[in-house]
Amino acid sequence: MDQKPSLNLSVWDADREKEFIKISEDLGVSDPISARIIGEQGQEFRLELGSIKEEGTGTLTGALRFNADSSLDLPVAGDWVLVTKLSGEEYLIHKVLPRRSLLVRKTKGETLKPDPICANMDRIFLLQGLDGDFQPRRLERTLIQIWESKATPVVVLTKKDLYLEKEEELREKIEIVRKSCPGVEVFSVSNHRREGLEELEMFWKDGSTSAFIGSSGVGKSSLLNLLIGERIRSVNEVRESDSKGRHTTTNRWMFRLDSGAWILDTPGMREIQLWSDGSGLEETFPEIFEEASNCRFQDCSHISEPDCGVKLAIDSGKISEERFKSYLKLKRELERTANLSSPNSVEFREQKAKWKSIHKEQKRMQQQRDRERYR
Ligand SMILES: Nc1nc2c(ncn2[C@@H]2O[C@H](COP(=O)(O)OP(=O)(O)OP(=O)(O)O)[C@@H](O)[C@H]2O)c(=O)[nH]1
Ligand SMILES: [Zn+2]
Repeated sequence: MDQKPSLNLSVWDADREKEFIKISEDLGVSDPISARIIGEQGQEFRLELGSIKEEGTGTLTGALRFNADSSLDLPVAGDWVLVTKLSGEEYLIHKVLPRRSLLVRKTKGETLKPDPICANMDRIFLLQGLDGDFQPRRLERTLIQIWESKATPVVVLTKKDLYLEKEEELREKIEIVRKSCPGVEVFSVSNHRREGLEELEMFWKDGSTSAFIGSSGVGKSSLLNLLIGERIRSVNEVRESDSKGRHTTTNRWMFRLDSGAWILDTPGMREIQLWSDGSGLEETFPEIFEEASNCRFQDCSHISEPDCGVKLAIDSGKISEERFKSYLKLKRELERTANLSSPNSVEFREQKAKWKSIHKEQKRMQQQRDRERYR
């Protein structure tokens, strides 16, 4: 069968059910319920209860909070969790189920601590404005992190209405971005003129879960408003009033479209601090890794070695000089963080290794599912 398997990093399926049963048994809790984190505000989480599709509010059990090795063990938007009912619509969150994708950045500052942003996203839409926000080099940095998350990146350039009289310039800019994101689909939209939205619609038809990320003011909320057909602000007000009228600043909310797809709106982040072991470099700079196979030395740094395939490709124009510079800069930054001589760098390697082995197992299970499905 040539039909591609649909994305299923987000959905509740038989494997999640199995994991859920296993974790329930391990924890020994009675009446466990599965739920998804659809909103975060401070210590409180908004939940959608798996089986009944109702919403509730969740707080962490003391055990989950105190036994957490790092913030990676605590829930984030998109997570599937095991909860028990307290009373009314209040629930206790006992455990985060294994994740199939996880977007993480490094917390600001010199320490190497992870700051998870969202989990179990099928796609992550990276929005960049065609106004003063425009900076293709910054996309490469975030793409490293998205590729490592295991979600599929999609780039959306916003505010194309600013180029109504300058179509040639617009085309050039889009072309520059395409070259900075090989293997990634690139779209351009105008929220003000409602242009370019139809091309994106295919992404919300499959009941998938996506996140919008990008600088503040790039137009994430405006685009979401168009997609859900109502003002997000008013949606938040409704939600705040049904969580007992408490007025807190909302951090991250997921919104359900009519098609059943979920979209997570995140607060603006201009530049993502890398929490990466460099594995996303290859997907972000595929042309460099491809040419590196022609280098004489396997560990060639493509700087001063003889018979360097990458240098040859730069000389012949096959690899752009700019892209190569950007690659080197990001690689050096990654090497610096990985070498930070703090206990955190040990923690970093451990956490990364843990996440990788979980993902390997997920991938194996996925392949098995696909084999069974398409047999
Ligand atoms: N010209 C133009 N302006 C837009 C477009 N989309 C949004 N804007 C404007 O950009 C500003 C920010 O839009 P938002 O949708 O609030 O941006 P955001 O990404 O949600 O910002 P944060 O919530 O701060 O992360 C507003 O003044 C919008 O009117 C667009 O397509 N074209
Ligand atoms: Zn080389």
